[in-house]
Amino acid sequence: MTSLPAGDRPTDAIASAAPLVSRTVPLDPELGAALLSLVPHRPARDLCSWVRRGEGLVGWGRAASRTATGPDRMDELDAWWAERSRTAVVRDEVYRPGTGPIAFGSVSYAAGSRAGATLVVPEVVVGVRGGVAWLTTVGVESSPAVAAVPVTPELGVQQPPSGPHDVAFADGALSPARWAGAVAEAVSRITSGRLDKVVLARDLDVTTSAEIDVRWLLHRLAEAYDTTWVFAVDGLVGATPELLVRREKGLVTSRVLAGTIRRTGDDEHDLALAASLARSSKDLEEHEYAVRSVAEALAPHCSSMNVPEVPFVLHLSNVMHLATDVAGVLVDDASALALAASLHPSAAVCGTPRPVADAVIAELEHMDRGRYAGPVGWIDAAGDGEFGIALRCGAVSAEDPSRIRLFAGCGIVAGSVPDDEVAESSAKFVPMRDALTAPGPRSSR
Ligand SMILES: C=C(O[C@@H]1C=C(C(=O)O)C=C[C@H]1O)C(=O)O
Repeated sequence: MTSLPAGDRPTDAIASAAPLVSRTVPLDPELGAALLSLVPHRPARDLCSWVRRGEGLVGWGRAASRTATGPDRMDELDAWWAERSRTAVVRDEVYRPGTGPIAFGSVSYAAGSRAGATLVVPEVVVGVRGGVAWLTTVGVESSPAVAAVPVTPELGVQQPPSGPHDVAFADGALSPARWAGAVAEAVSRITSGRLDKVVLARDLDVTTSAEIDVRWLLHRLAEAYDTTWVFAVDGLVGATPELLVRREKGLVTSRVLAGTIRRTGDDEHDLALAASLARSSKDLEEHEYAVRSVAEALAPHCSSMNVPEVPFVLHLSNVMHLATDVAGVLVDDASALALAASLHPSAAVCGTPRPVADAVIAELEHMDRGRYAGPVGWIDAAGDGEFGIALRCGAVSAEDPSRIRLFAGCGIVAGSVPDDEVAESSAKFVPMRDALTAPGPRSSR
């Protein structure tokens, strides 16, 4: 089942016939250190990012892209990328995970969502890893606009992006009070034994006075949340602390989060809260479901898995989470995207048992999650890559790029209190709310 929005058709048509041509050259590490500042102004849909602590990948332009919908959307994209990788003409002077041609991807949470799944192959990618920096340019061989070996562009630090003005937040599908009612309904279904856990989300509609410069959001998120992966793919922008899967040279890792407590800003008090989170039976139970769902999904692809029995507490600026890093040795040739497909949706964003939780989500949330809570990340021609879960994020409207829709959700178990969950979801909106409103050092205001 494939449906291609009009804008994606030309590149897809070329894509099925003509090989990608890519060239990777080393880059001055000093330039690489300014990774996000190298990104030029482009429409939201043509900017890509996957950056953590100043390292990672940024890209812009579209050499090719592919969109798919329906339950097999990730398999379709995986097959498309495998074929594009197989036929690509690659000149790579750096050769490490993330060099050569890469695709950034973003996938709808629900199989039936109109948002579908998209892979974007940028024309230009800059990567930094372990202090080594590189530049990849990609063209399509038969495109008259691109030379057979793409021209390496001049890179430089760009004019600082400017922040949005006249930012207004409005309730999305449900007001906080109605959403609290949905949480109460979910708790009663859990206590009556119909399911163990369900993750319920809510949304906010944000309007601004002009086209949102995604680079502004990326800078602000990277400054405030340096332990997260700051991402942008096809207009979806955010800072996720949760790594669904990393595949690198035969090793598979995943960072599972579930169980949350809000920070107060008082470090001593926060440490006491972290200790109480680590002992909270409600949060430990919620966490256990999420870890089990990831370990079970990875098991068929892995040998010698390491699943720690006790979670650690991950500190972010706004919240703290119970976290577990799962690792395994890959025994088949499943790509990063195929692994993401077998993990999605984990109990961290869906619930347990999965089909019941999914039905409850569809019934009680009253919204399409779009690509929130779906896999987001990148994949290289060897199938290595990283996919996070798209959390703490917003989707810039394709029709009106001055608007963005924000999402946040919470795991609901038997012990959940609706008003506490409203407060937790508000805390999870903070990264995007602040990025949209608080002036930063680069502010032009
Ligand atoms: C659903 C979200 O976060 C998920 C739910 C969590 C929880 O309920 O404790 C914690 C981390 C994430 O796995 C979100 O941020 O929107």
